[in-house]
Amino acid sequence: MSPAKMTTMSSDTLLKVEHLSMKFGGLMAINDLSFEAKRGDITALIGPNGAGKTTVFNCITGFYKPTMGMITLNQQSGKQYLLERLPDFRITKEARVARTFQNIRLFSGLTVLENLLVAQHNKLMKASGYTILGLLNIGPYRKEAAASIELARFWLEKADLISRADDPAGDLPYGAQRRLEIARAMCTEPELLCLDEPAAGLNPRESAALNALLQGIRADTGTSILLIEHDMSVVMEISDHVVVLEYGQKISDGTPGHVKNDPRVIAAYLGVEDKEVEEVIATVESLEGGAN
Ligand SMILES: Nc1ncnc2c1ncn2[C@@H]1O[C@H](COP(=O)(O)OP(=O)(O)OP(=O)(O)O)[C@@H](O)[C@H]1O
Repeated sequence: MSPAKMTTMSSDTLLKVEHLSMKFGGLMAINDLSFEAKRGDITALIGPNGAGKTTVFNCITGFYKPTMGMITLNQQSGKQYLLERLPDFRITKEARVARTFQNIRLFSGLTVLENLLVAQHNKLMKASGYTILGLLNIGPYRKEAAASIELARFWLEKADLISRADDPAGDLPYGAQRRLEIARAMCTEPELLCLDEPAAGLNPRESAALNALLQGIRADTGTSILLIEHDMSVVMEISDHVVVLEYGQKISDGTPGHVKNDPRVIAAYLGVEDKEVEEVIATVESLEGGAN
């Protein structure tokens, strides 16, 4: 079967992960994981340290080839891709999946605007026809270069960074660098934006600016977001859907309100042993009973 194929899938499902497993030697980092992300939603992937969240991201974005399982991306156009069969550059370019990493990866010596233009390198090179004449402002390159600057400025406005456009990216405060990374990813016009702990290390004001940017992306472009995040205030405020992992397996899946009250999630975050989970469930149920 080719990586671009048609399967039966609800048109509002953007990403379908089915029976995903990833083994590193004797360690089962992901064990038979299935979940869906709906088009236009912010879906959060949460769980304690080492639960397997980044490994899931690495499988979706082609950094790892899963041991087993299927990852289907259903584009707005109806075109489908089996991501586990594609090399990472095709996942970015054709399936239109963009990602950011836990650690910031900007070109710190380039300006803020230049960072966003570098992200559009592929389409600029295509417009140049890969020739010197093309690069000398002749033909479609000129038009594409103007459009790239316009798109970059659009995302700088959205990320509240337009006043810093000509400053070196490395001079920005930490929270602004995080927003710049997201703006850079948006310049590739993705269908799915994967963010690995975007709120890590942010102060409350920076966290609020991040929330506003992500909610703006959802409202203005309908781009679907898959988010790994430890900061529960961010997860609970902006997510439409939360998937909870523990030891590579899904332990809860639903709305923020649902997972927040799920005894298994509470037990996982409290770090109790398996045999204590039932006690936690009983306690939560008795508290709920008392509140009714
Ligand atoms: N390349 C690798 N080789 C061997 N083991 C790995 C590799 N990548 C991840 N692991 C292991 O897989 C498990 C899941 O790791 P992963 O980084 O996906 O967890 P996580 O939920 O993202 O954790 P954190 O919240 O701390 O970032 C861990 O036990 C980790 O040590």
